[in-house]
Amino acid sequence: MHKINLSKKQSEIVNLKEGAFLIEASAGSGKTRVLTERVKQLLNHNSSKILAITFTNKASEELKDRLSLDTIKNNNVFVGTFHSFCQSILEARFKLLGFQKMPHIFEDESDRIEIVEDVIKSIPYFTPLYKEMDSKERSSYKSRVLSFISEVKRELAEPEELITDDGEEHFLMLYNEYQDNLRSNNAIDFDDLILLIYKLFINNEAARSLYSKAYNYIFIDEGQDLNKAQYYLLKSLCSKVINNIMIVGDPNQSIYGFNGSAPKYMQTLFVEDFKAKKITLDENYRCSKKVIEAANKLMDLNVEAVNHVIEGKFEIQRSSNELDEAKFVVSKIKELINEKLHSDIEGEIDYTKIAILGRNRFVFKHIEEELISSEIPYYFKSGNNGVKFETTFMKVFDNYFRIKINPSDKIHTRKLKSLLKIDDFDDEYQIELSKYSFFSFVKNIVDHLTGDNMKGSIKQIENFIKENNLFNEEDQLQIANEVEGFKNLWKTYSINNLKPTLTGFKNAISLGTVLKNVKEDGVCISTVHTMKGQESEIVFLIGLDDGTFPYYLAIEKGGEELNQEKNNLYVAFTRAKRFLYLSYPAIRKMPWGDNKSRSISRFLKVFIKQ
Ligand SMILES: Nc1ncnc2c1ncn2[C@@H]1O[C@H](COP(=O)(O)OP(=O)(O)OP(=O)(O)O)[C@@H](O)[C@H]1O
Repeated sequence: MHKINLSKKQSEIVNLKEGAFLIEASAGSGKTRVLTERVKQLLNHNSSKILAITFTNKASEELKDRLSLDTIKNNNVFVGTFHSFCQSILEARFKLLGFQKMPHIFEDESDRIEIVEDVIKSIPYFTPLYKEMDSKERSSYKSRVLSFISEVKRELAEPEELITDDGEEHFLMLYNEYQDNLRSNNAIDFDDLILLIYKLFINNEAARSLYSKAYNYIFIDEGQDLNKAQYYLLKSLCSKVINNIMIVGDPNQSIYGFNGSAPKYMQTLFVEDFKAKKITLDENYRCSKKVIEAANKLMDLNVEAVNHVIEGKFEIQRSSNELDEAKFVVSKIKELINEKLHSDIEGEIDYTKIAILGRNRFVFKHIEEELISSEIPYYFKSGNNGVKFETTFMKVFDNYFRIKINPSDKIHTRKLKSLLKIDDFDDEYQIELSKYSFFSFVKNIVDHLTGDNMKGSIKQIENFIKENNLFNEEDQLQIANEVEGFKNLWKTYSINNLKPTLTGFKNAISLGTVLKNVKEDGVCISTVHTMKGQESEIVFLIGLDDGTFPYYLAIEKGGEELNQEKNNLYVAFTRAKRFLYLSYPAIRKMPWGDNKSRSISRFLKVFIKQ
């Protein structure tokens, strides 16, 4: 990467002395850059002990990369998400929180839904209520319960405080049972991670003080995405001992309101509690003139372009339907690739300089088909939480692996029993009769698995898949791909951990801290949420019909929820460095089959000449 000269204002921030600072700045103004440079500089001082919290694992990896940081060897710095930070503390202190063994993270929503279902069925009060519901009502009820539970934890609330509607008072019972059930599985969920460490800090002065002394500088990226539990965790950690905190963020990019995040934590609470000095940055280094003008118009902002000379492109395309929209995008991509060079774009235009973004994954259906038929390489950018196996072989392996490292895990025990159609994994006769004969092989491998023989065991699995005639060619290929993925995860994990353990490995997978090694080759397809913090030379933003973006539910709710949709659109616009193409279909096929005519997103009306 070529060396970038920081602007005067950016340099001032990098060189700030001690204290609490809020860097409130617009998209592309160099927030992440400034944060990185400051961390880099502080690391050169031997006495600096740094905690840098990013919002995603991807951002952590990027920060480590930019800092050329070997975090295992460097005890003076921790770069990670709130979850991975809390996870590392939990690994060392779980006994103080009442666990006999390190708890496992149930990252998969379907596992948590299953617990909710068990809980509902275990309380007689709910039996008649649940019986009356059809399957759709049941699943929406379970989701409501789960979001209630999550909200209690995120808002550091007592369940009673969040009961608003009639009938919800029974959620209290469900909440308590759900927690007991998780415990009996020796498991926790994502929200528990933050809550547990927050509780540790406020209830155990000695433990808190140990961690407060471990750092003298704290950095938080994407501060607009802080939620209540995260903010108070930060506050309890600092506890008047750590005064050097820098939060960087952009309130206009607040898009996680549905998770309880709000800019008020950085803008109001942080400023008041820490007497933080606010500094703003409002020049955009990323985008071309046309893209900045569009983003300014969308949000009614006045951000200045630094790249005055780069004109760029901003265009809106109305297509007759989704298929035509996909054809438009693909033909434009071909046109750009054929053009090869453009004065606005550095280097040759190739597929890796192009991203296709949408609010939801469902808008990409036709695009994918068109890309395939035109033989254009593409990949989906992934959010990286957990790993889901598709093949039965790896599902059996994964479930048995989980049970082996966490014998209290009743959820996956049940799942595996139902998959194999047996009820005792140690009964040889039953194993013989199990639905999948490869189970005895998997069992033997997993029963003897340790951190030390992991590599050899994976090799044995690879040979088994290759040499066994249980699988057809197609299956063999798919299983081999998944085994390869698993192998890469272990490789990354074991390189980055001085004492690799199977439990540590599983939890790292659940948290997404060992990234799947997805080859990012070709055109990038991504939701806007996943693309946050990143950029691409050329961006196609598709599915901009009202009801899709903004989403119809947000339109119904209005207020802050609709506002967040606009912020999301702003995030999408500002991912584009040079060219931004927007599109929407005039007719969309709805999930139930009929065609509906659609109008342009309400947010884009400002661009249409009346
Ligand atoms: N002083 C500078 N000179 C040249 N380029 C810069 C400068 N500062 C930042 N950039 C570039 O501008 C782009 C945006 O920077 P960065 O990602 O740090 O911004 P950000 O404020 O974190 O963006 P966002 O909030 O939109 O994700 C990057 O490509 C970065 O390398």
